[in-house]
Amino acid sequence: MSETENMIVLESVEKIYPGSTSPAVERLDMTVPKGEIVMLIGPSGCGKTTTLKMMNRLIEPTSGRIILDGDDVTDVNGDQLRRKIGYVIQQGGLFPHYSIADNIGVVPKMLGWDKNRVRERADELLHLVGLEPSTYRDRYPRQLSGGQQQRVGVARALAADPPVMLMDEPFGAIDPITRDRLQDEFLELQRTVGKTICFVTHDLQEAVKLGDRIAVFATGGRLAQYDDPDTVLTHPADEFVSDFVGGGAAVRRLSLLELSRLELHPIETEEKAVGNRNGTPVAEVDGAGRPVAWRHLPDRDAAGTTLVTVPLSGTVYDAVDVMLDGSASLVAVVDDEGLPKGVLHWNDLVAGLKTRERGA
Ligand SMILES: Nc1ncnc2c1ncn2[C@@H]1O[C@H](COP(=O)(O)OP(=O)(O)OP(=O)(O)O)[C@@H](O)[C@H]1O
Repeated sequence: MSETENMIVLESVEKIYPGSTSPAVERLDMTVPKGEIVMLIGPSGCGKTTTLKMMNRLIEPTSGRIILDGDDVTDVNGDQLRRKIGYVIQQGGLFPHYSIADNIGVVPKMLGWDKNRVRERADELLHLVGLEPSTYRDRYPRQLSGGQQQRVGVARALAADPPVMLMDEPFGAIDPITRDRLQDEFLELQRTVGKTICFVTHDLQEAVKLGDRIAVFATGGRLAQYDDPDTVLTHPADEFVSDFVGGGAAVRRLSLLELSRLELHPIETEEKAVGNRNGTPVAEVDGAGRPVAWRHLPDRDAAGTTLVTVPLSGTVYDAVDVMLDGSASLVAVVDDEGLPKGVLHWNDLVAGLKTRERGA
């Protein structure tokens, strides 16, 4: 592997389909850093799939250059290129007459791996995506649920351990509950495999949940904005993105913002708080140091205020949920051991949430 930081670079890539006068994708410049998940989103027909398929040259660009891990792959053999790039479509796009193991083994076989190695790899991957190999390896796709087929699709794309995965609405045809679970599993899997992933979706919530970055395409194949999810929601680049993101963006942002990224207000525990009962809330703690009740609140009756807690690993949305549920106007934020790290007030939501740098 070369030492570039970017896995995929598109340079002025354009696609004009035969017989069409206007581009499906218009002079696109886009860089995908290694190990990141980039979500491609936008209204129907704006060129998301065309862009994705140009990355593995299932669709040939009309002009422009495609750089993969530092190498210009615009003109290399497309079949060979695609062996280095995993590809997942709705419900996995499995071959119906191949067993699950044979579906997963397609690319390894093409690469000339021996039978045993292909079989071992299929079992290893089934295990990785949460399907028991002895139960599933000899089944056929129709004998699996949509969610299971989807997992096999991901396993197949990972078979030859490609550095890049392209995913075209992989969870599109799946019910919302299974979809949510598959998204969580997908993020967990990505923590293990660390691939560079481009992922087409119609669902803004999905883009925000999964993406390190979001590419918002506008009608006519124009890249309207390419930013991290928080920036897309809070600072839409233009009117198109603003309309696309739509109402409710401020609320959606709450489910994005991790409490660990906020400047929280200080909290004291009762032993430490002697003589300091002015501006800082003081909590009574149990034997392990975990807050159990309010002892002193600067601006209200501590005894009449329920102490509710939320983990630091949660989001502002979780904190709001806990406050509403407990009819509390503030929440104690606690770490993995339940020890207090700070306080978030209801008023902070209105006054503006102050964030700090990641890891600071
Ligand atoms: N093979 C083709 N020949 C001609 N035009 C095409 C072809 N494939 C796509 N197009 C056109 O190119 C444009 C972009 O299509 P594309 O499938 O990339 O959009 P998309 O954003 O993925 O859409 P959707 O969200 O509906 O899947 C559309 O106007 C489409 O009609």
